[in-house]
Amino acid sequence: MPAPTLTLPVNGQKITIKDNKMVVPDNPILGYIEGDGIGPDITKACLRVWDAAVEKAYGGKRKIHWMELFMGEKAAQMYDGNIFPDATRDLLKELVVSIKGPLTTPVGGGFRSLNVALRQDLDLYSCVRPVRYYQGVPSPLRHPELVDVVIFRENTEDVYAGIEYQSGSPEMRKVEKFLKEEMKAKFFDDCGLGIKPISPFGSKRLVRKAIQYAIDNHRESVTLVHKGNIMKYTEGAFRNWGYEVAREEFGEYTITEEELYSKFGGKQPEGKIVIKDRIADIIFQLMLLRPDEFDVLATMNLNGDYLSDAIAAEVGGVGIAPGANISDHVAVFEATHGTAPKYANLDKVNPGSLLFSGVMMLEYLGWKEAADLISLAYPQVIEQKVVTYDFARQMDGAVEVSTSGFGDALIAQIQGTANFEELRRQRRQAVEQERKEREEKRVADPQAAMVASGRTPHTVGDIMIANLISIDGSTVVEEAMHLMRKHHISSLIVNPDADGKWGIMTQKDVLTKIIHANRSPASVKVAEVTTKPLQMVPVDTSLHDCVSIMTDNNIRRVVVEKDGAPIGIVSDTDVFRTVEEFGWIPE
Ligand SMILES: NC(=O)C1=CN([C@@H]2O[C@H](COP(=O)(O)OP(=O)(O)OC[C@H]3O[C@@H](n4cnc5c(N)ncnc54)[C@H](OP(=O)(O)O)[C@@H]3O)[C@@H](O)[C@H]2O)C=CC1
Ligand SMILES: O=C(O)CCC(=O)C(=O)O
Ligand SMILES: [Mg+2]
Repeated sequence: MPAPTLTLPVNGQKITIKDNKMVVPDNPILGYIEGDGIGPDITKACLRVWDAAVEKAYGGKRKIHWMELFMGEKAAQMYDGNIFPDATRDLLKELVVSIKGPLTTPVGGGFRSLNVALRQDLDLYSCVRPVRYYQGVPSPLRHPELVDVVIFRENTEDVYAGIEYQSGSPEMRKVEKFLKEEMKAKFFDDCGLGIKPISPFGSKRLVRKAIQYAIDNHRESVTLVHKGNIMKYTEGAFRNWGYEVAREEFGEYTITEEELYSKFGGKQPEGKIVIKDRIADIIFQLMLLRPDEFDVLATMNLNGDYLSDAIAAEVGGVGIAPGANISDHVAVFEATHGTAPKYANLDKVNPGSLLFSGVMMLEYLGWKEAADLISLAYPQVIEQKVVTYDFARQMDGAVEVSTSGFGDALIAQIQGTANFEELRRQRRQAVEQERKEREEKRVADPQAAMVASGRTPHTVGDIMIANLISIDGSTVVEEAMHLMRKHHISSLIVNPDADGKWGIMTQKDVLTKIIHANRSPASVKVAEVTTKPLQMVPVDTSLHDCVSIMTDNNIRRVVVEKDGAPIGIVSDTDVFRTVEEFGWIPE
């Protein structure tokens, strides 16, 4: 069969790149690939929904001009067995933005993954997979609404690079000989061998994209996920390069998690993103038990693949797990799930994953109004319990509909949406409120936050209470006592005197120097009963050294300083509690 001639839709215009920015016309030509298995069913339903949202949002002023491209089984039929024709590859680049259905990959042999080939050929180096909860979707979690993360998965290297040698093959024998004889590596005979390349270039550009996303979207943190304790020079290096990018390229916008506690007492400074890291196995537990601790996750290829399906399961499953493969500009959006072959052509599965991949695509175009229309209409349909089979089997009283039936219900909801701006406002407000509550918890009890985050405290900065209250020495003691009672604290920091010396006035000072001395607190100035100079310890003082200072000076609390100014307080009770909770590792 001769290869088909593909023609661009006549009324559409191509997206262009100018000064390193995408220029999106009101009538862009976007590519779509139906894909294999369930691909055609979900694609048909989603195209109608996206078009309806664009029409409702812009009243005809904007319109997508779709162009079908071919990969996988459909391409093989049209291009004489070629499953990834050059014409498709070229057009995906030329059109800049496209969306695709899933493509089949045989297991244990046969051709290599087309999905991986596409990502590598077009250098779509970041796989972006947001996972958030929509009200009404069935979930195995008690609080699925706490899940709101965006996974940035490196998309071009790691064990997906395809550098693999089959057991017994001549290539494998060559590599085996090199590793055993020259590198003195020890492993069983006849191993299949795979190479895991992780480069500074690949790691850094992925983390750079994740941090930039966090900045642009006002997210709170970026967590580097790695198994660097075991694979030190690949996964451990990914972590180190990640911190390096944050420090060297985004120093103005980022702080580390260590600094969040040691310098800022858990209070996230305005406009700063926290960079942290977690080992890959524990992140699976943490994402189940404390998902609200995480925001943007930067991962290598394999960890991100596993993690994206696992987290999707927390908010309804892979039926609602969108994604995108993005280079600097060229982007191919796609669902996280595969071809689910047993459901092919049954008009049965959930179109949610591809649908929300399209929502991401609309956002990528800058068509936020159309994107929000879908995101806001979706939970309203789910609330009516109108769902596909996968949600229906987890819900009581569900009205099970087909793929296309769900598309119809969503379109009706979009077309009927009247209070759109109010819904957007409510969503923004809810996100802001959650953020505030998290911060209040961190500041009030940094130790609890530490436990929750899976970190172990080592320094006074890690456990200090950061909201110090200070007072002038010229204030009368009576007033100071009211202040202490009001804030439930047993000491006040006394502002520097004429010699620049800070002091502290404690409950014990009041008891011994005022009450025991039979003086009236109303007629004595704070300066008269202040202990000076204030015993301050630097923020990075170890807990061991802190206790030595307390013991040597016979004091029960120390004030923590940074750059000569007090920033927090640590009492012997805080140290006791820390050791009781975390145990003690002798220095
Ligand atoms: N990017 C891509 O194109 C991807 C392609 N693949 C390829 O897809 C093929 C099949 O892979 P497989 O491991 O079975 O994974 P799939 O994701 O295709 O399917 C696994 C199961 O997930 C559920 N599921 C998947 N999609 C939906 C949906 N839209 N709505 C509701 N439920 C859904 C179904 O669960 P249940 O049976 O419980 O109903 C299905 O049986 C393989 O060839 C694989 O390589 C896999 C992942 C990504
Ligand atoms: O390429 C494939 O067949 C599977 C890819 C995959 O699982 C993914 O990208 O999440
Ligand atoms: Mg996968």
